[in-house]
Amino acid sequence: MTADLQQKIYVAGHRGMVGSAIVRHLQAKGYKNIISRTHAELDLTNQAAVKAFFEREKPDQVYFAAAKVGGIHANNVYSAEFIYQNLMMEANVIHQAFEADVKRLLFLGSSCIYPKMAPQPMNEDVLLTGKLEPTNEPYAIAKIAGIKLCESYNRQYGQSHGIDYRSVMPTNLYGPGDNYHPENSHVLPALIRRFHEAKINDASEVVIWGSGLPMREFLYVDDMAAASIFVMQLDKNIYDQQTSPMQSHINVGFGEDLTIARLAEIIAKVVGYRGSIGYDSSKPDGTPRKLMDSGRLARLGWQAKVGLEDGIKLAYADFLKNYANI
Ligand SMILES: NC(=O)C1=CN([C@@H]2O[C@H](COP(=O)(O)OP(=O)(O)OC[C@H]3O[C@@H](n4cnc5c(N)ncnc54)[C@H](OP(=O)(O)O)[C@@H]3O)[C@@H](O)[C@H]2O)C=CC1
Ligand SMILES: C[C@H]1O[C@H](OP(=O)(O)OP(=O)(O)OC[C@H]2O[C@@H](n3cnc4c(=O)[nH]c(N)nc43)[C@H](O)[C@@H]2O)[C@@H](O)[C@@H](O)C1=O
Repeated sequence: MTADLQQKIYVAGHRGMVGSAIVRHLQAKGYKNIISRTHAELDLTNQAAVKAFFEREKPDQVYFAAAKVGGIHANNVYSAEFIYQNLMMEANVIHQAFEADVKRLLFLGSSCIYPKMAPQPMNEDVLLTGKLEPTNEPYAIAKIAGIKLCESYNRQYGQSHGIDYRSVMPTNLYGPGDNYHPENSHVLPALIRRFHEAKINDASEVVIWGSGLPMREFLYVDDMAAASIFVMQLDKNIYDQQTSPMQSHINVGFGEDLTIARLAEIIAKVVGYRGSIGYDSSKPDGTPRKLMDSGRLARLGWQAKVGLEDGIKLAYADFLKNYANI
């Protein structure tokens, strides 16, 4: 697709970690007509409000980075909110985008769509081949519905209306603008905060949830934003060569994973915490491993740039600047 810098682009979730990075990257590329609404201005679970917004604004493209998001604890405890809000946002945004003749939409899913015991690394084909991880099954079901909404609109209306709605599945993300809530955040920001507070308070031990044995893959948010724009702008013929109408999503990973115990050691080093690390086995481990096979994206010509330790240094600098006093 040629880069028409006047295209009207709606970034849903522009104040979130990923949405704000997508806006930064689009602006750096020279896009002039980016539109956004805060959650307070437009509740995406509200069908009438979303309909009115799309009818009025008629964007050319949508980056769909709004969602109810959280770590293992939040997903487990607020399961109704995670399934209801995500399903509603997806149905409203994707359908109303179609009604408003939006030609291009990029939906952000998650690696948790894949079965808990999927063979590693997980390629796109393992979707719907086994049981999901219980701690995030409701969120995963909603994310699978988002992929299937995009595919179904493409299948029924792609040719007649010239629409092309794509999906990317990010691995665990981190970076500037992350959520540092002590319970509801993901592991990487949670540990940045916990190790920082332990350092400040001279604590002798930091306790990590679970066994420390689960493995996770982490991608820096600017890489995710770059990958999102890359996939959105891919020529349709090239995209279609790597995907199929009922299996159209693309994994976005870093390519390597590590144990939570090793992650904790790296964060402790970056933060400068020198005490010991303990484990709370009463907390859930979740999926034992979820390394993405990002070969499809690599074949299309994209790969991550920011290494884990460098990325954690950047995230910690952002934490010190913007959140250290929360
Ligand atoms: N962070 C991660 O590790 C991963 C994220 N993803 C996916 O990437 C995408 C972006 O995630 P991330 O940036 O981390 O999430 P954030 O929580 O940082 O941002 C989500 C954004 O969505 C907005 N939002 C939530 N509910 C509504 C609503 N009802 N109406 C309007 N806006 C709403 C939020 O606004 P407000 O805060 O005001 O509610 C916020 O701006 C999501 O689809 C997520 O599922 C996938 C894999 C991993
Ligand atoms: C992105 C992804 O995020 C979630 O899945 P998750 O990968 O399990 O996410 P997490 O980052 O919360 O945990 C990763 C691992 O780390 C361990 N862990 C240790 N100590 C802390 C800690 O202090 N906080 C948290 N949150 N986890 C901790 C924790 O016990 C687990 O073993 C989903 O809900 C899912 O919906 C999703 O898409």
